Amino acid sequence: MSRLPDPWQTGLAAGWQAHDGASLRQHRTVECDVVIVGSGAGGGMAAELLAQAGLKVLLLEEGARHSSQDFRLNEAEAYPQLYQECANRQTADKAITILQGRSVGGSTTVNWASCFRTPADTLAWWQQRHGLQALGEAALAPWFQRAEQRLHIAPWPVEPNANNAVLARGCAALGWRHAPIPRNVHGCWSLGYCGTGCATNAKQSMLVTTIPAALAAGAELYSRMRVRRLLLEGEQVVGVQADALQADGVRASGVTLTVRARQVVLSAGAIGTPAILLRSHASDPYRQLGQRTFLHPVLLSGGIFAERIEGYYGAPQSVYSDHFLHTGAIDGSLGYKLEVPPIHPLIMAATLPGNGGEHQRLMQRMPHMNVVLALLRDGFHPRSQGGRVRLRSDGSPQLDYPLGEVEWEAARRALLSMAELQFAAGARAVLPVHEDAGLARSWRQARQMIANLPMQALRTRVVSAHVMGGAAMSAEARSGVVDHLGRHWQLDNLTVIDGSLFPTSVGANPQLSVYAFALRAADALRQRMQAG
Ligand SMILES: Cc1cc2nc3c(=O)[nH]c(=O)nc-3n(C[C@H](O)[C@H](O)[C@H](O)COP(=O)(O)OP(=O)(O)OC[C@H]3O[C@@H](n4cnc5c(N)ncnc54)[C@H](O)[C@@H]3O)c2cc1C
Repeated sequence: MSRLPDPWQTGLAAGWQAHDGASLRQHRTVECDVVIVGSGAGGGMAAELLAQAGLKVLLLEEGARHSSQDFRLNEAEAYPQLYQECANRQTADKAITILQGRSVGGSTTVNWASCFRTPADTLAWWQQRHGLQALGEAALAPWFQRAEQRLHIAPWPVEPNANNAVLARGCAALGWRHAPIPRNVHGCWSLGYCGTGCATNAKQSMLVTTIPAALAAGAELYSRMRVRRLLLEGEQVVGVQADALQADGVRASGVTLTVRARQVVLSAGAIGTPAILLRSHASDPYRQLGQRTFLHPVLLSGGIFAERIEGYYGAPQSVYSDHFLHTGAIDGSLGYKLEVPPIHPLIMAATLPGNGGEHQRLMQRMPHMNVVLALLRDGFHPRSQGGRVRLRSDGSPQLDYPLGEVEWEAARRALLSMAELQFAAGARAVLPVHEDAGLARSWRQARQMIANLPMQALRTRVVSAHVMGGAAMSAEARSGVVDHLGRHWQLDNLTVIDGSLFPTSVGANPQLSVYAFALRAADALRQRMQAG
């Protein structure tokens, strides 16, 4: 156990109202002004703003409450404790592995601290193609500023680790644009284990910022409390019904919590929020719910270097390149953003291709391995429609995301760019993360190999940590689920405040977009409630 101060210990001792669903023994009914479902980027921001406005706020979170004293830089503990489906959530065809958080703080507890405002051309697209006129750059700037100040978002002043330095070196050698990544950290030790929960409380996740502030302002939190459905009286939402979970954090205990509230905020994340609406049989006359769920599908490329890279240490992401992000504007194809991921043994073992001795030899080279990733900018092409959230027979959500020609074409270009970059940065060999790929010893060899790789589901490895859409904002009821302030088009008293709002992918790591849109929507809700 860490000996560093844990703000949760102090807060709980001071009387924060934080209940564990697993210890609830009897059905309970409670009342509040606002119930917020989900405690990630959207829910955390909304909770602080609304609680500090004097409203009685209740925050319900499916995952358990873990804090810095529990975070031991250990993948085997962190994935079951802090991630949806033990970090093994997958699309229906199992072709895309999806990382999403599932604990107090949601995905912000485990994310890698990269922060970008919503790109200007994404906002312009939403204005022009989706009619969302209110979402101009100037109108949103104050909300971004407010989020940046609250979460200490600033350019990272430290030299990149060797993994990020490869990206900077390769871009510089090829004349590709690149820049440092701003991060939401305060006193970061550069341990490199953001994905297992920040042991030093430096990452400004919701776990150590807005949720403590909301509790200090009188909000109440229930963890291990899974919301099953909305309580509806006609088209009025009057609360939610939740199932307390057992100590395993998965199975319902049989005890329920009924919350009656003046307003309900859904912040259960893309996939989670559409699932609650689907389970509630919420009005969806234009069949928009769960549709157009985007992932920034990610392609990966391994580079073997003579020197040690040790991508498990240091700020995981500190350099990016948008050199290929905007190809869509030029030729209609999907663009991609280049970054690197942190490299930890469990996740690498599950991601690298091959098996047996071949896989073992690759893993032995991990200290010398750099990994580059390309995030495809999905949703900006008529044939890039994203995926659809459905319910399994037990009511749990599943995302069906078929990868088509337009994604595969971009995937091949991305694998080529990454291999070219790695060789330009001095790689001895490059391995496109694909079941049929081998180690290429030169850029020429890599180019030939990648040109011939079959671009197919389950052969090309595709992952994602950015889930967006599924309850999209729209200018009119027939083309979305909510308006530009997150208000549900058909149901009264219901606001969506999370990543499921976005009508396309963001085209940049989404957390700062979620924060800014959450502040904007929560503030509008506050004004409506205070006006009576
Ligand atoms: C490993 C990883 C790394 C990432 N790195 C970055 C990064 O560096 N930069 C960046 O910008 N973005 C990053 N992201 C993405 C970013 O964290 C998310 O886009 C953002 O947190 C989404 O906010 P949200 O509010 O939509 O959902 P989340 O933050 O995921 O929160 C949703 C919460 O709702 C809870 N929930 C779901 N269903 C229910 C239910 N039925 N009842 C009660 N609670 C429920 C979930 O358990 C979860 O805690 C990363 C994500 C991951 C997983």
